Amino acid sequence: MLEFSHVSATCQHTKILTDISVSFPTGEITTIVGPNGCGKTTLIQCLNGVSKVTSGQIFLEHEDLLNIPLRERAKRIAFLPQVRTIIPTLPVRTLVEHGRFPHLGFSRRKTEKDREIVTRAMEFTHVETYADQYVDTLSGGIRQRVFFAMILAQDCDYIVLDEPTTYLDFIGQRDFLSLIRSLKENGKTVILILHDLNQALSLSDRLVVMQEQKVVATGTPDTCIQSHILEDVFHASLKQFHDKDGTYYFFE
Ligand SMILES: Nc1ncnc2c1ncn2[C@@H]1O[C@H](COP(=O)(O)OP(=O)(O)OP(=O)(O)O)[C@@H](O)[C@H]1O
Repeated sequence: MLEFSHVSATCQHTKILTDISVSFPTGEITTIVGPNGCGKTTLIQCLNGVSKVTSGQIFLEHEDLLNIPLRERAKRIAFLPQVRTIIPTLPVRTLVEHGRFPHLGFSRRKTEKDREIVTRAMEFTHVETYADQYVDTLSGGIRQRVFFAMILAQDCDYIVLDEPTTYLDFIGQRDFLSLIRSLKENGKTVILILHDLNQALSLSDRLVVMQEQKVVATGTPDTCIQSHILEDVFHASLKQFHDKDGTYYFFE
């Protein structure tokens, strides 16, 4: 369990979040949703030190996360940020190997095990064929898969992805959803920020709903639908369609 307890946080000295308590259960997919600017990114950036926690505590499996050095945290929580404006001019395999950095010793030498984990991450995200190609020459969607591979190579129990479906076409988004489901089947705890509410409802075990820098609801997708909290927060009405394969959601 990853647990925020009465957390207040600033970003570049601006106070943004006040007294947030919310938890992310182990082995589940939890998605944070809410309108632009409601504080989703600021909340999850408390985990990698980009947002500064000014009061409150964060517990990772009951351990005080803020007392764990950032390099040690990176062995336990892999974090893919939202904006990646700087595109590395590196071959794909080299970028994916960066995921192993928190695990390498002083010499930074990679072992056979590190190389195996990198290869597995590239296979899992289907980027092996691009191994020698430079990242800056890839399309946005393939590049996104390479970043996923780097995150998987970090081999953490907790995976946090901020708006990971940006740049992905329909096929890329569908593959992404199945990748996230397989991560869960492999015992990972996944925390996402998604703007696509249909995806959030279909994929998640739990939702954290934010509005105006507050957490206004948490619960299963069904609970959130029944309480109409998503409709209230997004000023939209929800339509649901069912067929033999499942339920589909549309907001309008
Ligand atoms: N460095 C900063 N300095 C000042 N204000 C900031 C800074 N970063 C974010 N904010 C403000 O904090 C609030 C929350 O921003 P945040 O990026 O966490 O929201 P978000 O829910 O992730 O938004 P989006 O959906 O648009 O990505 C916004 O009002 C934003 O303008």
